[in-house]
Amino acid sequence: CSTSTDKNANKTEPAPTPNPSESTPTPAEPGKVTGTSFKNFGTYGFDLKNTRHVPYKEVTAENVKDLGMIWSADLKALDKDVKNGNQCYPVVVDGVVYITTAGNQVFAFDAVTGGSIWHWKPSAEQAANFSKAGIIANRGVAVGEGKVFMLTVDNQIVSLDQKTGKLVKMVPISDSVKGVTLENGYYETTAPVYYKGNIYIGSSGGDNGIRGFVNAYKASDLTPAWDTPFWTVPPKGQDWLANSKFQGGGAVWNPPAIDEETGIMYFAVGNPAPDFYGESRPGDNPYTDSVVAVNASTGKLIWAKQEISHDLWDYDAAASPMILNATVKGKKQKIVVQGGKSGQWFAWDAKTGKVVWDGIPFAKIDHPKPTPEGVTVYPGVLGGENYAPETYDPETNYVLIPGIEQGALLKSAKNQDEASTPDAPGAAAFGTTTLAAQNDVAFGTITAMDVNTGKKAYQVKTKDPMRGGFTSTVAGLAFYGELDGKINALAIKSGKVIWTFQTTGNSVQAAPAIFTVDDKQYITFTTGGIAPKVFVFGLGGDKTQGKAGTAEDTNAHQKK
Ligand SMILES: O=C(O)c1cc(C(=O)O)c2c(n1)C(=O)C(=O)c1cc(C(=O)O)[nH]c1-2
Repeated sequence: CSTSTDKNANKTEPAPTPNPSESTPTPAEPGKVTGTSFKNFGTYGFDLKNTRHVPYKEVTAENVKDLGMIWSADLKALDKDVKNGNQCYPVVVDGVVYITTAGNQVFAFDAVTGGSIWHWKPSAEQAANFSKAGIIANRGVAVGEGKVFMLTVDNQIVSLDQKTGKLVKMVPISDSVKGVTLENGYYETTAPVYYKGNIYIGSSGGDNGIRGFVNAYKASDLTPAWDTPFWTVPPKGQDWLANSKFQGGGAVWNPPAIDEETGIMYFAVGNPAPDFYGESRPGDNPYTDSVVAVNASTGKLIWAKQEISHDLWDYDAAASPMILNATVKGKKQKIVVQGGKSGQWFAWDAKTGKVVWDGIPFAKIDHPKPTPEGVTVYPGVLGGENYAPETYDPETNYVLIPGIEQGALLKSAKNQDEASTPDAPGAAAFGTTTLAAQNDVAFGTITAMDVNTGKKAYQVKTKDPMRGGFTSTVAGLAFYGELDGKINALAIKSGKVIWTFQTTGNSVQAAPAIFTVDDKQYITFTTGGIAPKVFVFGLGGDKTQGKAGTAEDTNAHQKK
């Protein structure tokens, strides 16, 4: 895929060497769980609204300096087939931390000791196929009905016994949604979500020209729960796809948000395909680059709002939407918010989709039309906000937005690709990208968006692009990691970093889960890059394991 060069560069792995001596799956050893009372981080976004805001307050601005490492685990040391580039958002249920890896291994650790409860990995034969997908990252599990659910790179839904890790079922998505295969350009990186007996999934592959969908499966037997999937773009040959060689894109590659009071589910839809060349897909290209609301029990459309019409820049609505009860223009309102790769932040009335805040910029924005010679656009290929989730702090009424600042050179490459690509789904999108000039060094931002006024309360710079996102606490702290392996606590009101810990991992590309066991508060992060690890922090933990950075250093480099 011609768009893959930059954003996939550090994620492509050499094909794993099949090892005939490996059994499939790894036999699981049921382990022992420490503690008796648990407060969970039971789903991707903490709650189904994806607020990532936890009610745990043992760790405060005053005592955060006493946070230290309780345990860590080096995932590659535990299994040599663990791949680089972990993007797992940990899920923690009843004292067990569930971690996935790039390449679809699953680890269950005792949350207090780090002891192994169980471990599952795909067969070498299955994993050998994964390199066919440009990205083999995985963003975590869903837990429900005594099972742990994961989506694999090669488009299977896996359910594992929550206690033992034994495989309960592995079902190809193509059994229920025809053509959802690696060969056709589909792959899975997203975490599924469990709600009321169902598992909700989307898929990746928008840049490969797949036809995007969302579907629901019964958690009990993984059979479809809706009459039909919700398709994000029309079938090939219809509507705006009449002239296109491709299925149209519109992948849903991050978890949905679900409002349990109304039963409405919201998801973010990615870019249309071909990416940077739009002549063959006239019009607005609904529902690409959109947030869509459907009835969670039927999959029927309620409303859809587009952030970018007729996208020529790969500006997916990528990060999961978040549902908030916030003060807006002086009144309480239930809204859905989303920050797009376009560098703009949106809010809509949750019920009606009526616009509340319409594309407030949080990154540098310049969207010229791509030409064969190339134009520099802002944001670049990773967008202003990629998959990293926001968090909402009701105390300040701020949404924290994890930002990325860097341009890209986009070329529309009609002739080259028209000549070379076969007339099939799964063929490359038209166009090429390179990062913009070398002096265009990428950095990140943290924007506190005041939901009441639609204005930035503050924006602080971070040394590296913000790739992981935030998790906040009722004590007014937001925890996040950086690409150098540092993890930080931000005082939400002031925007000041008040605690920094340099882990021995690198490249934090996910946000932490925060939970309690026997009333003690723990914070767990994964690190990715070439050092996929898991860290668990708590008050009184070891402060000597990482060192290096201090909050002063972090604030200083963030001001530059
Ligand atoms: O359209 C898609 O299907 C799709 C999928 C993914 C993915 O699954 O990770 C990414 C993107 N697009 C994308 O545009 C993008 O910038 C991106 C970055 C990453 C990453 O793992 O860092 N994935 C993806």
